[in-house]
Amino acid sequence: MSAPTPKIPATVITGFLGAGKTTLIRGLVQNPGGRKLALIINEFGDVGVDGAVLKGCGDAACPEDRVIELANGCLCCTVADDFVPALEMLLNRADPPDHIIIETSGLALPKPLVRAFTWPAVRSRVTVDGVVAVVAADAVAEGRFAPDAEALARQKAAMEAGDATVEHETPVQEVFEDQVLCADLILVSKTDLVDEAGLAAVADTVKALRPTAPPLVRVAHGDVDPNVLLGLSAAAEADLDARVSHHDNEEDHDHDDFTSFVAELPSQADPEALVRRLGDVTQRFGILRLKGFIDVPGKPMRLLVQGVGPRIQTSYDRLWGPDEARRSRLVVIGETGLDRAAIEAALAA
Ligand SMILES: Nc1nc2c(ncn2[C@@H]2O[C@H](COP(=O)(O)OP(=O)(O)OP(=O)(O)O)[C@@H](O)[C@H]2O)c(=O)[nH]1
Repeated sequence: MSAPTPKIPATVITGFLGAGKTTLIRGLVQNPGGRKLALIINEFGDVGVDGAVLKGCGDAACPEDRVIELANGCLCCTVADDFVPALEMLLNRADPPDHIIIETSGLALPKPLVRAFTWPAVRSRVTVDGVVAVVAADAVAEGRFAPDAEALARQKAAMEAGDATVEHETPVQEVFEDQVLCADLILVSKTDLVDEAGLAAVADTVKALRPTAPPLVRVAHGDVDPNVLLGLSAAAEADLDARVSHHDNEEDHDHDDFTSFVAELPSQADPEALVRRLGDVTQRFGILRLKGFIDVPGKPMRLLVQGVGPRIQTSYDRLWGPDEARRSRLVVIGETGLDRAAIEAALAA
């Protein structure tokens, strides 16, 4: 009898909006430690920023045809329709990958996605090598996910009374916490943006949430040793009960707490003025994430815009194609209640 084919390892990379997941994966693709990688990328809106950042950066380790973009919806909610077929497509290739990297959207809950690996269609062929939560040092140190002390005390009492679920807090905290609580490894990103005291505050926040937290690994600009992230052999799909979630008692969860839309802008002659306006609009309307491409008249390349909270960054990413419409479009993500019309007017001003 022949030995069973070994399962292909898959790593789920989770982390809140703008934490640095795509940057990390770009680092892995450029330095995969000899592995043939494949990527499944999930993000909001159909502007395809993450796919654009990743495609073309990988050469031999991860050619474009091994990058699958699932642009709409949230992977954790479209497991049957989108995720499992994408996974099967990669597994059925004549040259299957050595390792599959899955980037969830910043609002995805990792646990339902890990549960998909128990499905009959995939469980004999692939295993979750590890769930990696990317946690942005600056955002945590600035208190964007800080739990309030009273809620923590209630949670502790509930857990001591045998209630395995945790208290509902703000939507942003809930998502952040679900991601940290599901992780086999926590990657503290953007360490260049904080000092040692900030890093200590990040560690304290994580430990307060999860006293027996897995190792915290620091990273800046996605520069990470692939052997630290890949090869954890966690088999997370066999260990779901140990991963506490805010949504454990729900049949289905929804994403009613958040909203996103694509805003179409006119061409922008002055990128610096645009950055100032985007910073202002972000603050004024409480936007969590902004990203997309902008046409700057006279420039042959398109301008990539990345906004995470108050930080707006721009860079020229590639030439516009000869037949490509030079559209300026930004994905806008925030908590439900964002005033779309007012934001669009302010962006277009
Ligand atoms: N200074 C600094 N900026 C970083 C670092 N890592 C990522 N960024 C920037 O943060 C922004 C968001 O990074 P991404 O890698 O796109 O984050 P993400 O988690 O994939 O974002 P979503 O998919 O939208 O949730 C970009 O402008 C990155 O250049 C880092 O280590 N240091």
